Amino acid sequence: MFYQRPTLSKFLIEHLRGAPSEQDLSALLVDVAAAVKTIAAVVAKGQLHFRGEAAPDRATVNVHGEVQKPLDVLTNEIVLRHCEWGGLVAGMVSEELDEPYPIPADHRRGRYLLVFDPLDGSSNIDVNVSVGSIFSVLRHDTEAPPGPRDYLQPGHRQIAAGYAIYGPTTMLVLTVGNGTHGFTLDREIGNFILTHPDLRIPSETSEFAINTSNERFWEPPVQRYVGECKEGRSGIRERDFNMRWIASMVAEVHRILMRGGVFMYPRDTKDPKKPGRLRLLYEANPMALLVEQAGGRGSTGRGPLLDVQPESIHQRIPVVLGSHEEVERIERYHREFEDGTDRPFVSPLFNERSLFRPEAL
Ligand SMILES: O=P(O)(O)OC[C@H]1O[C@](O)(COP(=O)(O)O)[C@@H](O)[C@@H]1O
Repeated sequence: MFYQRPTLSKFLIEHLRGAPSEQDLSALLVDVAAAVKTIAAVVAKGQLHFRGEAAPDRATVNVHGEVQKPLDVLTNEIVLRHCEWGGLVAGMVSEELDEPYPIPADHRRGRYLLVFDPLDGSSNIDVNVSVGSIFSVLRHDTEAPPGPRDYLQPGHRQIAAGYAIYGPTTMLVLTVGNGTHGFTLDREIGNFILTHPDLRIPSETSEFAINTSNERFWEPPVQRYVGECKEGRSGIRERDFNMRWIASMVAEVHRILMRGGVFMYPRDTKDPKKPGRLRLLYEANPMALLVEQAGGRGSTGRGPLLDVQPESIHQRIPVVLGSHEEVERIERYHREFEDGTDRPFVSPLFNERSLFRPEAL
């Protein structure tokens, strides 16, 4: 019976019972879940929410120079308002804000830092494709208000991470360090119900996700991996692969958690100063923790994502996530490329081994 399945609150109480120092974490995650329910309602209304006001008239530009849609701004406000009041967080970093958000002086400060992307994949909103919110929780164990440097903690120091996906159903997928668990929003009773306990990613896969329009800018190890997948059963992988690209990282990672696969947003050699598109603190790290807690692997292509020491709050990073053996293979291809022992892959695009070796940059 559905009522025998735990709600999110019951799950958190049970899973954090042995960690008295983290009792506030349950309360914070319940606040995050309340923000997610509000965002789910707003996203589901779409343009109805704006009573016919044309989105482009109200679009602004965020810290990254990207167009902020009204929903980006609104969902950012929703997370801030739900999480600032409870005395649980010491500060917040959002994709939509240039600087960390300080807790207002009339609110108590807590011991956690919340970093989040309130509406990932928001360019998909106009075409009614799944979008999501991503968040990560770090510790802040001092009384002093946090400065930007306090947020620069490697991903393995996250004490909780998760995402919400606003699709045909709204789901919250969460880890507090003991597995990755999926909850489905039951709109009739207003609760998240544990529907996908202990998700496990198959270690091998025959599905990959990458934006192939950037193929000419990928580094050779990525060209080699994808090239070999595309060769199918007549190539060295001896099996056919399938490709998916939704352009919504949350939806992509959700698919991988459900049935395996690899997601890549690799380094782009057209601009060596821009190491990838996705943000380390509030996109790559939480997703890497969720994937690793489900038995997968999160990598930059060259090593574990969760070991990267962040240098700035909005830092970008190359991302390779998913089935363990496939991610390890991609890391091996990077090593072999760097020590010159890689198998030449002749790209049908260029009909030569590669245009991009680091020394050419
Ligand atoms: O448009 P591209 O290059 O395919 O990029 C898609 C990627 O950008 C993202 O949408 C992130 O971009 P936003 O931060 O603008 O939402 C990811 O969710 C997705 O994987």
